[in-house]
Amino acid sequence: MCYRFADLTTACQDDWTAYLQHDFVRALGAGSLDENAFRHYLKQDYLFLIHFARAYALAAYKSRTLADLRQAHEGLKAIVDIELDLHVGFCREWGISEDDLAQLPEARATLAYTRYVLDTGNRGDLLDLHVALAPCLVGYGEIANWLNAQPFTLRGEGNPYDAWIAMYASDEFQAAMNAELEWLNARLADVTPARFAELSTTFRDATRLEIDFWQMGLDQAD
Ligand SMILES: Cc1ncc(C[n+]2csc(CCO)c2C)c(N)n1
Repeated sequence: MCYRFADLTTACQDDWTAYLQHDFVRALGAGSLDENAFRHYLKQDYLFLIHFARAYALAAYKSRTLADLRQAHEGLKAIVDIELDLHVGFCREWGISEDDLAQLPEARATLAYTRYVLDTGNRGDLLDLHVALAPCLVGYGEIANWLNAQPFTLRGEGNPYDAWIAMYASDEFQAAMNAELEWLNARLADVTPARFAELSTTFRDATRLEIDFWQMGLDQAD
């Protein structure tokens, strides 16, 4: 058996679809999302990104080849030097100051998801960690593509969330997503059925934690 990334999504199809097509995502596409729900999401996403950077550092530690070490290093640099700055700027445009960000209490959904990813990487190897990160990396790219194909999606100035869609639909982000898919497909090709079952559980858990993250945004839950 030669597994591929698509086998991971097929193994938890209902959860994967519930994540990609969540009400939060639909409302983003339609431009109808409650602005305070979006602000709450942005704030928690700042904390999420910091832990995500730690996960890249863990990926560096778990790397056994120079190529993997370089890939983790590039990911860590991108998130620390570029994406977090972009996120802080984005938050500022939505009226959230750096002071607000520095003092945020962490919501339970953020805590659960980020620590799950870090624990999975700690317990397992680099593939376990990448699979735990895949719903985040691949999911957001697929969400942007799905939104672009929906008739209810409003693109351009009429949608206050257009910049968010544009970011994940961008060629640059789609290329990063495709590089990750290639990496995963190469590693999944030679795993045993028992190992695949283990990885599917991780993928499903992380996907369900992404669903909880959207729901946390909608409910403005702490
Ligand atoms: C809850 C949550 N899940 C996924 C992403 C998307 N994301 C975060 S870091 C990263 C990779 C580096 O570009 C990607 C795709 C998010 N922002 N928030």
